[in-house]
Amino acid sequence: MKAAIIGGGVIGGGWAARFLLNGWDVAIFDPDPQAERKIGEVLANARAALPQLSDTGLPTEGRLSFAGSVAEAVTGAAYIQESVSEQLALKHRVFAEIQAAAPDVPLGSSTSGFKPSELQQGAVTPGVIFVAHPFNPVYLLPLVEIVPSAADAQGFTDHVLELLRDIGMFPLQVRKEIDAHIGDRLLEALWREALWLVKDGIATTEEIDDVIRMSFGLRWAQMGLFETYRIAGGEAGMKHFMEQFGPALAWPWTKLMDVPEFTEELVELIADQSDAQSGHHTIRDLERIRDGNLVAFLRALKDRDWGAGKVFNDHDRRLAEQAKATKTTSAASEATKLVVLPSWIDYNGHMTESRYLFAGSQIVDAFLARIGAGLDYVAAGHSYYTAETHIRHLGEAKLGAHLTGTVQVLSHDEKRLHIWMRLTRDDDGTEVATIEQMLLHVDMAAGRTCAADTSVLKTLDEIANAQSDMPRPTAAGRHVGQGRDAA
Ligand SMILES: NC(=O)C1=CN([C@@H]2O[C@H](COP(=O)(O)OP(=O)(O)OC[C@H]3O[C@@H](n4cnc5c(N)ncnc54)[C@H](O)[C@@H]3O)[C@@H](O)[C@H]2O)C=CC1
Ligand SMILES: C[N+](C)(C)CC(=O)CC(=O)[O-]
Repeated sequence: MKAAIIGGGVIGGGWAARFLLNGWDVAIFDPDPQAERKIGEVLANARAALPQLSDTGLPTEGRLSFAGSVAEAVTGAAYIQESVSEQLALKHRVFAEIQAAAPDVPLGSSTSGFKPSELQQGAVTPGVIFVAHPFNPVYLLPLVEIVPSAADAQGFTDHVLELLRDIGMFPLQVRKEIDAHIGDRLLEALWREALWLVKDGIATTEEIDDVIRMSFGLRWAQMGLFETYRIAGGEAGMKHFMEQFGPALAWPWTKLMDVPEFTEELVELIADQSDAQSGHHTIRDLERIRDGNLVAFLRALKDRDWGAGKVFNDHDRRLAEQAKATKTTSAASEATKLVVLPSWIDYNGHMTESRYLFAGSQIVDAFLARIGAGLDYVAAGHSYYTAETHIRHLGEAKLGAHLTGTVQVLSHDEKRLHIWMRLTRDDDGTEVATIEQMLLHVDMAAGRTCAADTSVLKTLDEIANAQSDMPRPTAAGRHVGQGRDAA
């Protein structure tokens, strides 16, 4: 499926990464000559972070293309996400261009503040335009606020919600349109107070950040506001909490709706303090630090199947179901598909050696099922046991890599099965390992070898015949320590 991303800045780049890493093809249009470089850098960060949160393996990455026009980007797209700068007139112009080429395709806007009824003004097909407001980094944070206008059909909204869940997001349908939706209303209140605190010389930017990250920021990340305050009410609960702290809202703690004037002096003050606090890092470095911390938090929440962690587990479950649904086709073919998961990675940053053997078992199990010696056969009392294995480690496989395992039958008789497995990387076809194995057919109750069923042997004969013109691997039978030229 194809998604079109119109506007490839901070947010458009994040959307592109989320769709691509979830298997969608993505076409981007952005007139900025630097867009391709910037998106490449965001994508590199996303590729390093998102696969660390998948315990089933993400789908094969989609294809990325840069279009020369809006029309080219949106043609053939099943979903369009607009992420141009936050100016209503610009968004209207862009919607007109999009809908001249793709009038009926769902068109989400990343707008932080505009209402859908404002976005839809003058549109050719207003009903397909809605707010899909994400949070930065879009490829890691699950929330996307979906704000349809009152006129939108719920069936259409349901389709959009489902589509966004499929790329691992947590789409929250906002009940009524409102300026700045829900998340930014809350963030603006905090941002306003923080600006006052800096302007009035009460705190520096760093001190404010310390207050948040050493206290309530940690609470919010896992329980939000109301659940946290319920606990703060003690055994007496939420009512008691409100009675105790409600009156404080009327005390002069906050500047309420007053916004400090953005004078040059205030902007300089904040920019200087921010430079002193974080100027020794590049933006990409800061993004990597942020992503690493987010991945660590999210993994902890995943282990507890809680909050945002549960969204990642739900996504794993969805992907596992989809993989099961497509397995029927792969069982019939000779290839076994594998994805390198976070738990497979060692201190060298690549697939650890024990996982090569594990990959071999997966490939063999699929092969045995294919020749009729799968779990039903085992349940009836017979099985193939591994007698000897020789693994050659030929290439690296990194986190998230998609691998294909194939089997070549070297020889077989009634009791013995000698096979040669190849493990290759899907991205460039590199052979990462060969696994040579001798298996013996056993009567499990008797604990000794015996002849395999005739139907199994017949299928093995057919496969061996079909493979008869495959050259025997020169490294078959190679022993450890043998010189390279012997392979
Ligand atoms: N930066 C943030 O934290 C968040 C921003 N948003 C929203 O996302 C949208 C984009 O914001 P950012 O990515 O931060 O801005 P940005 O300035 O990083 O990116 C905007 C991009 O739009 C491109 N653009 C301008 N005119 C265009 C046109 N006619 N066609 C295609 N591309 C065009 C620009 O070249 C630029 O690359 C805004 O609506 C903003 O409110 C939403 C959530 C968070
Ligand atoms: C600053 N902002 C209003 C653009 C922020 C957002 O819209 C959401 C976010 O990622 O914080």
